[in-house]
Amino acid sequence: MHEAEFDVSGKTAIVTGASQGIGESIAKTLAAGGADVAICSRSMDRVGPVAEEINDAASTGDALAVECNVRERDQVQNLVDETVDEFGDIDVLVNNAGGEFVAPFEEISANGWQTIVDLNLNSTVHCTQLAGEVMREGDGGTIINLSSVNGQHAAPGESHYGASKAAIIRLTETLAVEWAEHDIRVNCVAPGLIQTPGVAETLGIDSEDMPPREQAERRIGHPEEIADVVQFLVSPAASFMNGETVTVKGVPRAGNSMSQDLGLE
Ligand SMILES: CCCCCCC/C=C/C(=O)SCCNC(=O)CCNC(=O)[C@H](O)C(C)(C)COP(=O)(O)OP(=O)(O)OC[C@H]1O[C@@H](n2cnc3c(N)ncnc32)[C@H](O)[C@@H]1OP(=O)(O)O
Ligand SMILES: NC(=O)C1=CN([C@@H]2O[C@H](COP(=O)(O)OP(=O)(O)OC[C@H]3O[C@@H](n4cnc5c(N)ncnc54)[C@H](OP(=O)(O)O)[C@@H]3O)[C@@H](O)[C@H]2O)C=CC1
Repeated sequence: MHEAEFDVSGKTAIVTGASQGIGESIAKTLAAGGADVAICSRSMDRVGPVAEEINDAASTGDALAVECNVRERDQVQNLVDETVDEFGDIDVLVNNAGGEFVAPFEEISANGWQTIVDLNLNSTVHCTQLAGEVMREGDGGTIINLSSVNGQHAAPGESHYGASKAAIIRLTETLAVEWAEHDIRVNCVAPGLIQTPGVAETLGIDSEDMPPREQAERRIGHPEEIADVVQFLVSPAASFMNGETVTVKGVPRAGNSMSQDLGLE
């Protein structure tokens, strides 16, 4: 008999942008599975309590909170160094920190464009190069990048965000090829609309009564529905997956369903 291998215990994972939303859920899920997690955000006041909650829970891995703006390469180097000092190695990197504002292309200033590309794409480059160095010098590892369905399909008001998230998909594919010789798998998750504080702030969507995960009908997603897929991709169960982008968006519909739902097209 073959038993599926979803175990992540004993691994050390960095999860960026873990003070709330999808990143917080990924960190808690991996820790509940027995992984040690180094979690960051731009504010210790925001990410510290998430680490405390993990450390206070019974039978989880340990958590280390680090203040780090992933747009700043020297701060990312500090995140990597603190993680290695605390846990000895890095097995997993989850490039989750990201964000956007919605604006027509012609209204995005040079600085506005740079801000979103730095936040989504260049931060992923910094974290992947610096944590990847530790993985390549060690026993390899696995990297999960957060793209978006808007990196796969066009959506009005999302030119900067879509371009940065599309680039992450191609970066994932390229690194999977380049770093296979170092036993590093690189995969990507492209979420549909997920209820998080960031979505509430940016898009004004706030579901007080979230439909349950059992509901197959069209609905907004729970952060845990992304975290569970990330745990699968990190685990040995996904050992033959490399360079893939897994779309996680509930029931499919033709066109860019999210922007239709939001009345943007
Ligand atoms: C079709 C829709 C489908 C829905 C898709 C849903 C996909 C979900 C995607 C997500 O990522 S959800 C989670 C998102 N979370 C967030 O986005 C967090 C909220 N946003 C922010 O915190 C900030 O907006 C930011 C993106 C992090 C930028 O903040 P920062 O403080 O670094 O930048 P600023 O100094 O404020 O601005 C820099 C630059 O950008 C211009 N800008 C900012 N907002 C807008 C705007 N709404 N419209 C046009 N331009 C904007 C700002 O003016 C600055 O440029 P300059 O003025 O200096 O030229
Ligand atoms: N929610 C959705 O519908 C979708 C989300 N995604 C992607 O999933 C990821 C998570 O999204 P979501 O949970 O909704 O986002 P949220 O805005 O709710 O959370 C973002 C997290 O990232 C942190 N963060 C933001 N900027 C930085 C930075 N420069 N350095 C370090 N940390 C930072 C924030 O912490 P702090 O403010 O404390 O620094 C926070 O913990 C993003 O990459 C997003 O693009 C993709 C598709 C859909």
